[in-house]
Amino acid sequence: MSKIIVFGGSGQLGQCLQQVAKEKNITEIEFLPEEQANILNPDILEAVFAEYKPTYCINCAAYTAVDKAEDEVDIARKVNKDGVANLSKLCKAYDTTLIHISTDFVFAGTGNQPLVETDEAAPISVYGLTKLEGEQVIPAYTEKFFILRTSWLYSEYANNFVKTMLKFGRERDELRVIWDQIGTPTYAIDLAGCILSITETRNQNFGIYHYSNEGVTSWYDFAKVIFELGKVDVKVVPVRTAEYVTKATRPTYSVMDKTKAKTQLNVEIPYWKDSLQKCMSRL
Ligand SMILES: NC(=O)C1=CN([C@@H]2O[C@H](COP(=O)(O)OP(=O)(O)OC[C@H]3O[C@@H](n4cnc5c(N)ncnc54)[C@H](OP(=O)(O)O)[C@@H]3O)[C@@H](O)[C@H]2O)C=CC1
Ligand SMILES: Cc1cn([C@H]2C[C@H](O)[C@@H](COP(=O)(O)OP(=O)(O)O[C@H]3O[C@@H](C)C(=O)[C@@H](O)[C@H]3O)O2)c(=O)[nH]c1=O
Repeated sequence: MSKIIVFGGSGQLGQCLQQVAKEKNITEIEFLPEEQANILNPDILEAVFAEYKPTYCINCAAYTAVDKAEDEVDIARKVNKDGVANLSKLCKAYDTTLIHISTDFVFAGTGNQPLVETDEAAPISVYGLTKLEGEQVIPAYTEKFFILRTSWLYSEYANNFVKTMLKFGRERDELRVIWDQIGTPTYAIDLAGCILSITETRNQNFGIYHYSNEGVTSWYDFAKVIFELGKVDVKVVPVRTAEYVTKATRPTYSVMDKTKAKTQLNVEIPYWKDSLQKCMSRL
């Protein structure tokens, strides 16, 4: 049986992986929280790899505070680039396959056609830039890797847009939500299923993949459906990006084409509203 280690094991995706591993009865898997395995500490990482000699290393650890990253470039880069380099070196040394998670925010988002894996990445935020640097450092050290770029992750765990909307929707009379940023939400449970199917099938089609749910929406439409399904009665005002000021700039259009994942990883991808319904029924 494959031995799997998961870094960032207590974050949103880490917790989803715990749930899906349990459902699939995958037991040879270790979830390592930051306190136990900081990816910036090479000595601890070496000890972890020496102990488990893993077949797979799943990296869910990341600096994900998009706005805060604009003021904390050094720490964002350390975690999203240097930490990934540390893991990549050890994956090579222990013949471990690395499954790393990246983001739609590596793209500028100025186009209007679904993005494929070979499209030019040109980040417009510190978070996006440091995540791209993390992607680029992997092949410098190891060949056996999967990089899964995903977008707009949500789940019943940790902090995410769905939970923020439900909280604000219950507390406030009115919310302003951006309607001119277009993308696709992803239920982190679905992504966790995709990741574990790579390990279960021992897929060897290494490389970069796009993985989100199916379909296309805006943050505004996403919010409207969240309130509809959650039966929350709140006024939602559609606003343009220019009217909702944030520290970091986000892509205007970051819909990803998932043809490669569907054909090379053999995964079936649920429609975003179906997955949202599933998540909401569990919240
Ligand atoms: N959330 C989203 O909308 C999206 C996320 N992604 C990517 O998906 C992946 C998973 O994201 P998600 O689970 O949502 O993010 P979370 O922020 O929920 O989880 C990230 C985890 O990484 C941990 N971490 C931070 N620094 C370190 C470190 N130095 N060593 C070890 N662990 C560390 C955090 O711990 P602590 O909380 O204690 O700091 C946290 O538990 C990330 O790579 C992210 O970039 C991609 C697209 C969308
Ligand atoms: C809370 C809120 C957000 N927004 C907008 C701001 C932003 O453009 C969008 C989402 O805001 P959030 O801050 O929740 O999410 P954000 O941190 O921008 O989400 C991103 O996280 C990183 C980690 C990723 O990799 C991306 O794929 C993406 O999911 O919604 C509103 O318009 N109204 C609101 O009340």
